[in-house]
Amino acid sequence: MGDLVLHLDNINKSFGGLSALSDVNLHVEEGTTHAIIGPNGAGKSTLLNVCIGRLKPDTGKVTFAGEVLTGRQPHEIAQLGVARVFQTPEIFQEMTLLENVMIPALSHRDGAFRLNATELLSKQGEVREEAEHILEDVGLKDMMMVEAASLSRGDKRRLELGMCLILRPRLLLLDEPTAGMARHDTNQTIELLKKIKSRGMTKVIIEHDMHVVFSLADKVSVLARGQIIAGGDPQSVREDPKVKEAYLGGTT
Ligand SMILES: Nc1ncnc2c1ncn2[C@@H]1O[C@H](COP(=O)(O)OP(=O)(O)OP(=O)(O)O)[C@@H](O)[C@H]1O
Repeated sequence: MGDLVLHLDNINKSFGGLSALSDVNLHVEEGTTHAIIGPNGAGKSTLLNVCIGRLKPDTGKVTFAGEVLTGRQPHEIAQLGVARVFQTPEIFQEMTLLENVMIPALSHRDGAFRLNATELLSKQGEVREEAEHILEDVGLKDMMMVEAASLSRGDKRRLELGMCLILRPRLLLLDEPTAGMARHDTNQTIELLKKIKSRGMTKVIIEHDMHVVFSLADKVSVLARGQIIAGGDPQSVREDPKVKEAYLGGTT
């Protein structure tokens, strides 16, 4: 077993009177893919937002690689090697795919350019080469000079993944990376995420599609009504009566 690298300790988060996360404890092993599943409204997105600093928990803390993330700004968390892919891709629509992948590497992770013109030019060649490699990995190299706006939804999500990968994150958080994709696109994305896995990055993935979960996850945690009700390897979680009940008697 590898080292535990991401810790969520006693996380509570309420919205008004609604408890979205209740005493959540979660520990993720370095280099693994950890899936978080659960019925609609279970608190999965809230959990992810707490990890990346978009939401502050009422109590508890998130630690990654020995650094406390709780209380830090999202850009500071990004600087610690944490990247995330959202359900709705955040890309630069009017730029080419190549430019989209180059920008995160040329700018600081808070989005501001801090290089002077000479530095920018000298770095550009090297970044372009890397961006081309990444576009090849995500299956978009043939379209690298195309404007991002013209991509299909699935391709936009792959592009956003490329924009994350160029930052070489140590932890990648994915919010339903295959939502809205056709089966063929889903399978391509699974293959891509498997490839990334072989590079040793730790991944936390929120996913509804069980085909994706069972293809990718080393460990699964199940959230229901803000609480972790089960966890373990995918097979044991699938057979857990509590999990079946949460889905069948879920809030949907
Ligand atoms: N900003 C907010 N303000 C008020 N309530 C919120 C807010 N964000 C989430 N909630 C509520 O918290 C609960 C958990 O929501 P969350 O989006 O984390 O669940 P989820 O498991 O990601 O659901 P889904 O699978 O539908 O995306 C829900 O009842 C939701 O309505």
